[in-house]
Amino acid sequence: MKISAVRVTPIAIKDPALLNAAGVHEPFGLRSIIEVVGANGMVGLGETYGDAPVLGLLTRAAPSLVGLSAFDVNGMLARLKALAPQVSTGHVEMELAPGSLASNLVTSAFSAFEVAFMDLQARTLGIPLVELLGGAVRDKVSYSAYLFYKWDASVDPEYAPDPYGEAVNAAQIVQQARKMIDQYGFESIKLKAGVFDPMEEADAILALKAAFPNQPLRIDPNSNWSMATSLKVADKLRGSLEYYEDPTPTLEGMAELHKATGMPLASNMVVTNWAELKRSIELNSVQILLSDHHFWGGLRATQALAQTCQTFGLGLSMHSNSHLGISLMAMTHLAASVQHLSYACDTHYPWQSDEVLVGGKVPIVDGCVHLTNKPGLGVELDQDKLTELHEAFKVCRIRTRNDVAQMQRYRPEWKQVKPRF
Ligand SMILES: O=C([O-])C(=O)C[C@H](O)[C@@H](O)C(=O)[O-]
Ligand SMILES: [Mg+2]
Repeated sequence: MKISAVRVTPIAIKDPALLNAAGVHEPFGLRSIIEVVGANGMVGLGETYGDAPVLGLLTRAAPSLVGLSAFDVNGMLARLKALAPQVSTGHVEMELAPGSLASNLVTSAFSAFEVAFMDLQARTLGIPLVELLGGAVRDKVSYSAYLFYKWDASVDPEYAPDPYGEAVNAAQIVQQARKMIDQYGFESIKLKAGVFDPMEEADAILALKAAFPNQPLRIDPNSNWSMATSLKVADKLRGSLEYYEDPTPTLEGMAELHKATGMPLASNMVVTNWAELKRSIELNSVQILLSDHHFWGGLRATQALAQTCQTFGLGLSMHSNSHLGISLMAMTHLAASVQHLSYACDTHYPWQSDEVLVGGKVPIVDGCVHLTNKPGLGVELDQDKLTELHEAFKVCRIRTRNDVAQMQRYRPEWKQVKPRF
């Protein structure tokens, strides 16, 4: 079944003033929406980063994929590899997390097209995408409440008002958790840290523990803490965390911290590719890998990653960046197919008020996204919404995510320092 057209549409989605180690989220996040049209008239969907380097390759690649079989993902990879040198050396300085860079443009582009190809394959066969991944081992996937320190939208008219308001202290973080859990039923909680004094952030975890004694907790300062600070926080939070995510930079630093504390360390920053995974296993740096199909090479590569984690006795969970429902459903089909998934996955989805899907946002019930029997990813693109969000992209000043520059608008002296505390 041949591909007759491939469309890549960049969109800008509203994002609140969420704080992190680098600075603050810009008022818009960028995503690329991919439509792969089959000769049978069916359309496979994909979603990934909309930052200039990825968008550049996706846009150049799109016409070259026409005529391929929708089942020929190896052919698709070959065509991407052939194109990459025209765009750059194939490498890209694109921030995945504050201070963590995606290093392979082709892998990111492949990941996005693979989802759309597989969505089209599954729609053509009339089966849910998860069946192409070996079938579902669970019918729903758990996500965690992803809490952020944040400013209220009133900080700058560029931000759209959001229902959560300000969160700059422990009491407001607990309030944010309560609101998010009341609405979505999340059963575990992650706090994005690396923003304020680390001891205050540790106190916020203790406040969450008191308020939600049955919910497992995680803290993630995006490698913004020195070894000494990471050790101090570990002492304070011993027994309160299900895992300690990216406290300190480098594979060597994480290995030293694990050796000193025995605490399970998770990462989406020091292990972002296979070479880093190999080194992490040698050093015992990371005990829980936070996978992400957007930069690990797609759905099947992430299944292979899960198998590798199982083989080497590593836990597995899932990382996210700001995203919409196509990505959420790709994450859900993937996670549903992986036996070795030990934790609730991360998602930024509650922070996003925009959506490109018919019927609006994908429901999260009791902290879970449910699979359905619908073919493919089980969601349809709303063309009017796509046009609207593409118009927002056209007038948006942002072309590549830069949380540091956004913070400098409010604090001109701000610099990215690693680690800051
Ligand atoms: O777990 C993580 O490191 C992330 O979710 C990375 C993101 O970039 C997050 O820090 C953010 O959106 O500010
Ligand atoms: Mg992280």
